[in-house]
Formats: sequence, C-alpha cells, structure tokens
Amino acid sequence: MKISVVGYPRIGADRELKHISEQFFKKDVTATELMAAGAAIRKEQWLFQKESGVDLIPSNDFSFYDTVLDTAVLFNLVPHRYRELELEPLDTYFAMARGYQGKKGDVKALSMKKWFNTNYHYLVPEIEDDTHITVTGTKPFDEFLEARQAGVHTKPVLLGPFTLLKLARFTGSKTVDDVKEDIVTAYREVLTRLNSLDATWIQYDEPALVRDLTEDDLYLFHELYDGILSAKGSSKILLQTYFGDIRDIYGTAPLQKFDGVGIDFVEGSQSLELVAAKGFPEDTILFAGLVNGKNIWRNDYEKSLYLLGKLQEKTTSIVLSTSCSLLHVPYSVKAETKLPSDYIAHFAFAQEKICELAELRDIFDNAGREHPAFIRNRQLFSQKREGSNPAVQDRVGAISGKDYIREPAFVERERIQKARFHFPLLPTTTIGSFPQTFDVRRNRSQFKKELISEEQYKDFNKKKIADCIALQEEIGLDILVHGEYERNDMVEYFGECLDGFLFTEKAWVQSYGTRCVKPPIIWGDVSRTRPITVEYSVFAQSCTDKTVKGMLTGPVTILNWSFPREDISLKESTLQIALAIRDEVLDLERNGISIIQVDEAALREKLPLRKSDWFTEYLDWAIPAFRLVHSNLKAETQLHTHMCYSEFSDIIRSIDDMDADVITFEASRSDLTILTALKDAGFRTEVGPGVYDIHSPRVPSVAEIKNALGSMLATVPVEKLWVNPDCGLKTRGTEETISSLRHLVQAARELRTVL
Ligand SMILES: CN1c2c(nc(N)[nH]c2=O)NC[C@@H]1CNc1ccc(C(=O)N[C@@H](CCC(=O)N[C@@H](CCC(=O)N[C@@H](CCC(=O)O)C(=O)O)C(=O)O)C(=O)O)cc1
Ligand SMILES: N[C@@H](CCS)C(=O)O
Ligand SMILES: [Zn+2]
Repeated sequence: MKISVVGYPRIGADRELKHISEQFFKKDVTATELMAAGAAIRKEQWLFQKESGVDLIPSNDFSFYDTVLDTAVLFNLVPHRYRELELEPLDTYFAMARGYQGKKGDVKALSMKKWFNTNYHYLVPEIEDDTHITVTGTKPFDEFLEARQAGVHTKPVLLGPFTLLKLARFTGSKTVDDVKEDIVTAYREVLTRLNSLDATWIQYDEPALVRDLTEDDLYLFHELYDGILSAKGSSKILLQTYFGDIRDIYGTAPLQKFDGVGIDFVEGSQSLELVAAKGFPEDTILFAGLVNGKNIWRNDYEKSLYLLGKLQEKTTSIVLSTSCSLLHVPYSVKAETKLPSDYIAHFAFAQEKICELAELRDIFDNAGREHPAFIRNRQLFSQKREGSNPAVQDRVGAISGKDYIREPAFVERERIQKARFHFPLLPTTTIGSFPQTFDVRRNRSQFKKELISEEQYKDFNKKKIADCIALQEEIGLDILVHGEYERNDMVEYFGECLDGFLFTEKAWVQSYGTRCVKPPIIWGDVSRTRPITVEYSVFAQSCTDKTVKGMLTGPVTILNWSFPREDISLKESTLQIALAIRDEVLDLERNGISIIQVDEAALREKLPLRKSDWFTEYLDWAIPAFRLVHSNLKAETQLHTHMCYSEFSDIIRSIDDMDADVITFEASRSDLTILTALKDAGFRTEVGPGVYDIHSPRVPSVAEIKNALGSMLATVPVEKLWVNPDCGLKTRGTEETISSLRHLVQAARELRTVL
C-alpha cells in the first residue's frame, strides 16, 4: 500500500518563513534572501517526507502567503489596481496580500476569508471583466523541478478549477459562464506542462465538493474537468477532497474520470456509508484520508484498520492518506520540552502523522496486530486519561432552560442602558487589543523564562494599560479598552488560565500570511479556578472617568481555536467553557465593570459546511452556550460581542439570537455586503461594522471612513450604529494605529455635526 500526504505546513518548524518575511516587509532582507529561505524550508520538508517513506509527496503546497493567492497569480488574476502600481512581481504579490501604501499609490489588499471550516485564511481572487485568464506564472513547474533537483519526485498540488471559481469574486458583469472556457484552457496548459515534466501524479484540490451542490454545480464540475482532462497525458490525476463527504457528487459519472479520488474519512460523516452503499469505481484508486490533518490526537490504529477493512470490501486499490493538508497542525511534538511524556504520547503533529501513515502501512501490509507499533497504540488507547472533573460534569448536567435567557428583554435593556451611559451618537470604540509591540512581548517572554518577577511583569503591563488609556483619551475615543497586553493570544491566554487545558511552546499553526497561532489543547474537563481578567480590567477602569470595556473570549471561540477533545462532544466541552466564562463575566460586573465584551470571533468557523446540518449539529448548542455566558447580568450592564469575517448574512437571525446588546464585526474587506442582510433581517442588536481593515498597514483617510459610515447609515438606524475598526489592533504598528484611530474619531465627529 502506498502513502500520500495532501499538503504540509510551510511556515517552517521554527517559523523561519514568518520571521524572514516580516524582515523582508521591513526591507531588512532582500528578495533573494527571502527566496532562499523558502527554498530551504521546501527542501528540508521534501527530504523528511521521502526519508519517512511517503510515496506521494506534495509540491506547490508551499506559499509565501497563501496558495489561493498563488493560484490567482499563476492564472494572471491580478486586478488593475495592483498592475497599475507597476511594482516588481514579488511586490505586486505582497500588495495583493497586504495592500500597498507608498510612492506608487495606495491600494487595499484583496479580501481575506476563512478557508472552509478552519482558522486558516485565504485571499479572495478577483476576476474583472477584462481579466485575461492565462498561465503567466511558473510556480508549480519550478517547485516540481526544484524537488527533482533535490532528489525528490513530487506530486504537484493545484487548487482545482471548480473550487477556484467558487471562491473567486467577479467584480464586473461577467459570471462563471463567461470565463470557464478560459479557465479550462489555462488548466489544460498547466497539465500539459506537468505531463511533459513527467509528473506521475497531479493533485487537484476540490474542497468545494463537500458543500451542498446544485445541479448547475455538478454540471460545471463536469464541464471543467471534461475540458481539462482531454489534455491528459501520462500523468495520473488525483481529485482530492477534504473537510467533509462528497455525497452530492459521489457515484456520478464525473468521478470515474479520475485516476484517484481522495476522500476524507475523518470529517466526512457519510464517507464510509457512501463507499459501502455505492461501491467504488473499478479503475480508480481510493485515497483514504484516515489520519486527521486538523486535530493533534494520535490515530487510533484499531479504528483505522477496521475502516481499511471495510473499504477493502469494496476496492483493493487504496492509498493511505491524511484527511486534509497538514497545514492545520503544528510541525512536531519534539519541540515540546515542558509537557510530560505521558501527555505528549497522545499527540501527533505533522511529522508524527507522517510516521503514523508509515506505521499503518506496515501494520496493514505486513505484521498486522503483532506489530510493536500496533501494540503500543493499543496500550495508549486503553489507558484512562486523567482530567475528568465530576463537579464540572454535574454543573453542566444541572443547566436548565432559564439559564439561557437574559431578562429583561433586549428592547428594555437598550432603554435602560441608553439612560445609563449617555454616549454620543456614533459612539467610537476599538475591538480590544492594541499593538503588541516588542517591549510587550519581551516582558511576557522574560516572565515566562523567570527572568523577571510576577510583580515586575504585572507592573509593566499596568504601565502599558495606563498609557493606552491616556492615549485613547487623547485621541478622543468614547469607550475605552485596556489593550490586552497580558495576552499572547485571545484564546491561548484563556487556555493558560483555565483548568483542563494544556498549552504548548512551539506548536505554531499558520492563520494567515505570516501570522500564526498556538492553539491550546483541551485535555480534560474545563473549569475556572480563579478570576482571570478582573485585576487588569479594574486597574484600567481606575485610570479614567470614561467607560472601559471588560474583555473576554467566548466559549465557542475558545473551543474553535483550540484542539478539541475527541472523547466528549463539542457541545459538552463548550458548555464547560461557557460556565467558566460566565463566572468571569459576573465577577467583572461585581467589580464595577459596566460594559463587558465577549468575543465570538470564530462563531462561524465550525458551522457545518452543509446547510442541512447547521442547526442540529451546531447552532442549536453554540448560540445557547453564548447566552449562558451573559444571561445572569443586570439589565444596565452592556454586553458586547465581536465577530471577525462577517460572512454571517445567512445566519443573521442566529447572531441576533445571541442576545448581545452590541455587536462589532469585520466589514471593510467584504464591501459592507452584510448591511443589507442586517436590514432585511430586522436586526435589533446595535452594530459596529468595522470602518477600516486592520489586517493591512495602510492608514484609512477621514473621507474614506466617512464614506463607509455613510453607506452604513443608509441601512442601520443612527441610534444603533457604533464606530470601530474591523478587529483588534495587536498586529499593527503604533504609528499607523494612532493615525487610523485619529481619522476614525474625526470622521465620527464630523458626521455627528450633520446628523
Ligand atoms: C483575530 N484572529 C485570531 C485568530 N485565531 C486566534 N487564535 N487568535 C486570533 O487573534 N484567527 C482569526 C484572526 C486572525 N488571526 C490571527 C492569528 C495570529 C495573529 C498573531 O498576531 N499572531 C502572532 C503570535 C502572537 C504570540 O502569541 N506571540 C507570543 C510570542 C511568541 C514567540 O514568538 N516566542 C518566541 C520566543 C520568544 C522569546 O523567548 O523571547 C518563540 O517561540 O520563538 C507572545 O506574545 O507571547 C504572530 O506573530 O504570528 C493575529 C491574527
Ligand atoms: N478582543 C480581540 C478580538 C480579536 S478577534 C482583539 O481585539 O484582538
Ligand atoms: Zn476580530
């Protein structure tokens, strides 16, 4: 049996690519040095996979920012605004990724969205009416040849045409129908060139197939691949799907065109059933995605062998594979020096997952259940894991219907709160974090290394908070924040402070571009053993007469941005976290904090990819879990929430049902399309759609912000509209933050005079 890897992380085991890219952005290193660093990462990873016995090793899964962006550049999908800058190709690439503000002009970045149900973000390709779709890039060919030079014969990975067209945005009057022929021609050219380079396998990633498909979608898929595969030469073609099952297309004729079909047996709830019920095409190889590319628990070999056995009843042509790209897990547990070995034994990151694939192959092909790796694996899974807390389980069991309902109802609370706070029209605020400058991170790092005392650590943070409050007062913001200086990350921090979580040292996962996260691991039952944010919040409030928001992360986001348990349900874990955050919310209120923001940045992330599962599998417990957090607050305490990536037009009623008093969300990169949905849904929660994009270093002008607010006022009643950036400012530089916030305040003030 052969083994295949869908994709590999690329940020570098020690985040080398992040560091050198950020140096490149600051012009501290040259493009040549950046290229060399990329090449070194690729080579090391290819060789590792080869030495580990992987048969189908991916290439072109590397990226300096994002592979969807790479695909856009490959096919010349470069909008005018970037061409007109007349930059060098690499600078054009980064202008599309990050925006550009300099001598040659001032343009925003491409829109950025969540990659299906993950915390990875892709850049949304734009197709303009006069975009000439053609192959102008060489990346897939270059990387294939580069790997060959290193002695590794790889499987080039391409984003498939169906998913590309589903994700792209048409900015003019053209539609998919107008461009599909050109797309087919361009993909045929890539295929022909890879054929001529003697690629044995070429992988087409089509995760869009796991969503609900219409007849038109199926027809489009069929048309695209009919066209492309007519250029098929000796290379074998793998249709790779992931993040779910492909029930809408399974069993239809188009699948039989492929030499291999990759199916996710981890997230695909119906994958096994589909193969069992409908069989598998005789001349096609099944790439069975058994090793979880998204979570970090070790593979249960007994379960995998059972599954393989079931699949073998239908086909004997099987390649063992990861369920999706390993991009979503960290590099290796070897970098974790502080976690005890009996914890580590339960984890498999990217490198260990590759070893798991190799072991599973050996077990399956040769030694069977006598294999030492199988015996070790059985022992691991038969051990009872410490971490259960009966008091937490009882508390969850005792939750009743009324615990999910805040009284009085929204309208009455809104009246009471307006009378209490007397904020001006268009109140200005920020989302919470202020720039995490070098000194902030150094303070934390020195404390973690025990180079400074806890008192020194806290005093530094308090000094930063006091300065941050003074700065916000000087800028003229209405509702202030403490700046979140004590947090490395809004989820990792709570993971560190709650019982039941484990956290890692180097287990970084790419979130977007050079930005990485270290998701904490939910190991056992979760509880709060002490107040977490009260001291800093109370201190911040003591620095000013203005209102300072308390700042927490919500239970659904904590769950979604952690590595979750697999031995209890997501609902159960979320309710445990919700009870812990509820205690914190009430402690903040008791300590005089009058506005509390509970961020649910990732609420949408684990929304099932198929609509039919939205409520039963997710929203029916995720929304109540949020309500549980704030239902016991007094009417006069204002509860805010914040969500990134406002792709929630379709779940707008559920968002209103969270029963927050105010919600702020990302809107600027998605052209404020959410506003119409708010109006249509009769949204009652007060809203602060972000007026500028914080993922880019560019400073928005006052006119631009007024313009955005003008569009918002066309649909949102003025007494419900808040003014804020898209998201937290932690990734931004200090100077650009101050300028942007000054413009924001000025824009609100100028508008107030005419309202
Ligand atoms: C808001 N978003 C978030 C998402 N997911 C999260 N989990 N958190 C989020 O805030 N998803 C959607 C959006 C956008 N996504 C991101 C993701 C990541 C960032 C970000 O700014 N990440 C930082 C990492 C910040 C961090 O934790 N830094 C540590 C320092 C760690 C470090 O570098 N350690 C060194 C050793 C240092 C020493 O010893 O001196 C090392 O390990 O080598 C800290 O502050 O303590 C990033 O830089 O990538 C933003 C938005
Ligand atoms: N309060 C957080 C939310 C980010 S989604 C922040 O400001 O960084
Ligand atoms: Zn956010």
